Amino acid sequence: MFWPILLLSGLLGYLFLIKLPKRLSLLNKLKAIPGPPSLPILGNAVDLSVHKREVLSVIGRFFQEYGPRFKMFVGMQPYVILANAADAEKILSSQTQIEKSGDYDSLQEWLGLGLLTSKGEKWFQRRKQLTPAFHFKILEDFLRVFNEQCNIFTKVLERKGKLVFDIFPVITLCTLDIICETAMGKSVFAQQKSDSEYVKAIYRISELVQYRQLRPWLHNDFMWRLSSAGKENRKCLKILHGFTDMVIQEKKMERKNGTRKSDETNEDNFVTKKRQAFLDLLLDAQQTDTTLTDQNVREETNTFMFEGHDTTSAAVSWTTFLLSLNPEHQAKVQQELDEIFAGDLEREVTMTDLARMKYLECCIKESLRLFPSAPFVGRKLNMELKLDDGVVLPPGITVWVYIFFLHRDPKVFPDPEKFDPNRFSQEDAEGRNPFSYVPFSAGPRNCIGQKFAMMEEKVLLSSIFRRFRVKAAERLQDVNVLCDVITRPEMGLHVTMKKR
Ligand code: HEM
Repeated sequence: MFWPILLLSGLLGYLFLIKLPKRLSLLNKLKAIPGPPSLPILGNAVDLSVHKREVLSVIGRFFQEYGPRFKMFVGMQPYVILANAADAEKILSSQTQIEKSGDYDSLQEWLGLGLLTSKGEKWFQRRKQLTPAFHFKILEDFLRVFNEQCNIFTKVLERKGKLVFDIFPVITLCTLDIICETAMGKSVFAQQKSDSEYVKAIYRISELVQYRQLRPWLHNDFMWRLSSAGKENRKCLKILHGFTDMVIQEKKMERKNGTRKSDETNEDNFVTKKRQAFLDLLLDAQQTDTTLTDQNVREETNTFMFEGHDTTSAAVSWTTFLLSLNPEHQAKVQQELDEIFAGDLEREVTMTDLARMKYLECCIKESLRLFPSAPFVGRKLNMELKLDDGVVLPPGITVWVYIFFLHRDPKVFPDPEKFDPNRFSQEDAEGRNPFSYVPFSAGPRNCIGQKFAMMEEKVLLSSIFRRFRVKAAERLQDVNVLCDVITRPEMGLHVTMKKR
């Protein structure tokens, strides 16, 4: 009995003598910012302990009641949530406020401190090192992978016949195949055998990350380790890290033995340049930079695996669904594609074709406005931040730029719920504050993969709409949207496809 009492008194002492005064002091500093009333220790946990499909409407209600900047507490941690361009610019363009918030901690077991989660000098050096990996020439090389995987993808779609099906998982398997090839140079054949151990582990770990994020009592490492979800997470990590390590070792061995092929021969016996995966570029960098350890290479490879497939799959799925609900815009996309490909269904997509897909690009942008793959980005303030109207945000608080709501500001996007790709025509977009539309975030920590993503989306979407007329099998108002790690539909997005 002695130990539990001691532990409980220690915990209460910590809460009342250290945490509570700190919370009161921050509350005082945040008094200029409105927000829902909160309880002393639980904060707004009661408001937020709703089913995950309700979280978005709770946050939306707070924005309606308190305006585009409000405060709330998650337990003892103060949050300021923003959905206006001026505040978004202040935080995102800052060269100093670049530390990610605690919300990203649950990704660290998988991604370590890679580009997405790291901070300070480590992040700065790595960003400099990885930026050339997204050079135009390298992306051009990846076009072959996009086309190859799309060929398999369209066969999968053809096999659906007249069936109503959920497009989300089908698209995810394709983007998973693409990212495995481009990040690691390894085929996992996810589209052909979605029951592979690696594919299943990737799916499951994304769910477990969200599961932990929504349960504050599992944020503590000790509690997480004890939980059954934590144990399952460890099993997934073993598979995922084991796979990446194996690929790294294989590649290193090829280099050591001089068996690394720099060229490959295609079916017509032409020698073509072997494409480099991101991993090859990292291993190249390792030869000159001795601080880049195998552990670092693994972190970055896993970061690309995570950031580079779920985000694009959500974007392609939402765009397909929104076009299936809006036949007039779908017809315009198809007209554009017919002009580019002159009705040829087999020809592969080239860089020139991509540049000509202007209307499709407007549709992708409008879909990312309504359903940005990353619903919010979070920062932990490491120093004071003064906003344009003189309000000062103190260090130690968490700030979320809630992209989902920022993109629905009726002053910037009139009739915000309407799908209207013309908002992104050159004339309509001119003069708009660039921070009112940030699906790839903005400033120093923006998405390093945005050009890659746009190319991939265009290749996938053009391969769908060149060949099929897509019809929605459900209404948008019946789709529950979940804003957790990515913006996803709770029960999928159902459509039918008919050959054109
Ligand atoms: C539609 C597709 C995508 C969207 C909407 C998207 C969006 C974003 C956003 C909003 C961020 C900032 C995250 C934050 O601050 O919390 C980000 C960061 C990042 N993204 Fe993307 N992303 C996409 C595709 C990709 C792809 C294809 C890759 C890699 C191949 C990638 C790699 C990264 C990395 C490494 C970061 C961290 C950058 C840093 O902190 O320096 N993303 N992305």
